[in-house]
Amino acid sequence: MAKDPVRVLVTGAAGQIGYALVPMIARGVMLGPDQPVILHMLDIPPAAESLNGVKMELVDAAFPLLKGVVATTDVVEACTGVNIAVMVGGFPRKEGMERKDVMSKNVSIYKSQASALEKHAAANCKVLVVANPANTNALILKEFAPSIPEKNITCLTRLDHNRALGQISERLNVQVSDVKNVIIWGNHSSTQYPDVNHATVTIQGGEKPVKGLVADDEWLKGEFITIVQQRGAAIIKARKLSSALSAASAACDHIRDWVLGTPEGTWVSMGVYSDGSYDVSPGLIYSFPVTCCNGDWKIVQGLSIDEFSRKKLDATAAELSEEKALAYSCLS
Ligand SMILES: NC(=O)c1ccc[n+]([C@@H]2O[C@H](COP(=O)([O-])OP(=O)(O)OC[C@H]3O[C@@H](n4cnc5c(N)ncnc54)[C@H](O)[C@@H]3O)[C@@H](O)[C@H]2O)c1
Ligand SMILES: O=C(O)C[C@H](O)C(=O)O
Repeated sequence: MAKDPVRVLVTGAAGQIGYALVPMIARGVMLGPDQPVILHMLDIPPAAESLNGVKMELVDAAFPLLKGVVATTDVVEACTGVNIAVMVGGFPRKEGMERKDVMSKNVSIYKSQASALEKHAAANCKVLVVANPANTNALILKEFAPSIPEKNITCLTRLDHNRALGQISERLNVQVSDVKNVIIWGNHSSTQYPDVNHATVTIQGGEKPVKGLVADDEWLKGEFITIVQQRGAAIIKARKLSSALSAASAACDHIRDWVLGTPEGTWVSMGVYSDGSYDVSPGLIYSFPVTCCNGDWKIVQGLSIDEFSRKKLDATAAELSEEKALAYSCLS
């Protein structure tokens, strides 16, 4: 029997990531090839005409899984009945703007969209925040939507996770699909800690530690970390625009694994509400290694953390605490 359609909200759908993301969702990349979808696309009034153009293209693409499109600038209409919300909409940093100015605009957007989601989304709606500052926007959304379970509010660090897989695969000249269990700890920012201490590569039928195969601790503790931390900036420098196709693809990976589960023996990185695991202060949205099963994520427990890693985990947590304080000062 055909499945009922799932309603997926994409905010900022007229933007760059939105334009890459909506066809992926309509093709089944996010929820699987047998899952019909109804797309809800939200943008702001100045982008309404462009949003309508995206809707026209979705119709023209005749996606068999796409059972409807809502394209609107009305946040209530956009949020009504949605099962999944991918929050890409936000205010980009412009020339001459201070960090606090951008933070102030974005946290107030996330505060008001939190209320709309809380009141109008389907029960058990899963939320993924992509827009920067992603962890702090997600935290504000969580704080102002208290009736949405905290487990349902996450942010995107899967792009950083995939970037780390990509770097290891290039360095070792192996298929990216044979590399697994890297970890992104902390903030989706340049303080994030890409950690390969537990990562493996499948080689000649067995799983071998990445550390041993790379056999260059200086590179793993130096250049590798910097490349992953700075990859977003490198894309902006090269394209004069921030990453879009890789961000859209990572958003699909994040939701797909959350809903459909991670493969046995594999974890992924997700920004989730910290419960004190690995001595990260509770009350932050922090990226951890997680496994997913039956629509729920669980932080992987018991991984050893050496002194080098401990410092990195703490530094990115400290930045998130500062961002949290700044966000609250913007809202007060
Ligand atoms: N977490 C990640 O891995 C990651 C990766 C890449 C980009 N990003 C972030 O994703 C966000 C979007 O990137 P983009 O390149 O698509 O930007 P973009 O400027 O092309 O698109 C953003 C869209 O959001 C819309 N928007 C603004 N305010 C809105 C509101 N209140 N409600 C709904 N829509 C609104 C804009 O009109 C625009 O169409 C940025 O914040 C970017 O920094 C995050
Ligand atoms: O938009 C940015 O600042 C960069 C983006 O978050 C990325 O990681 O590519």
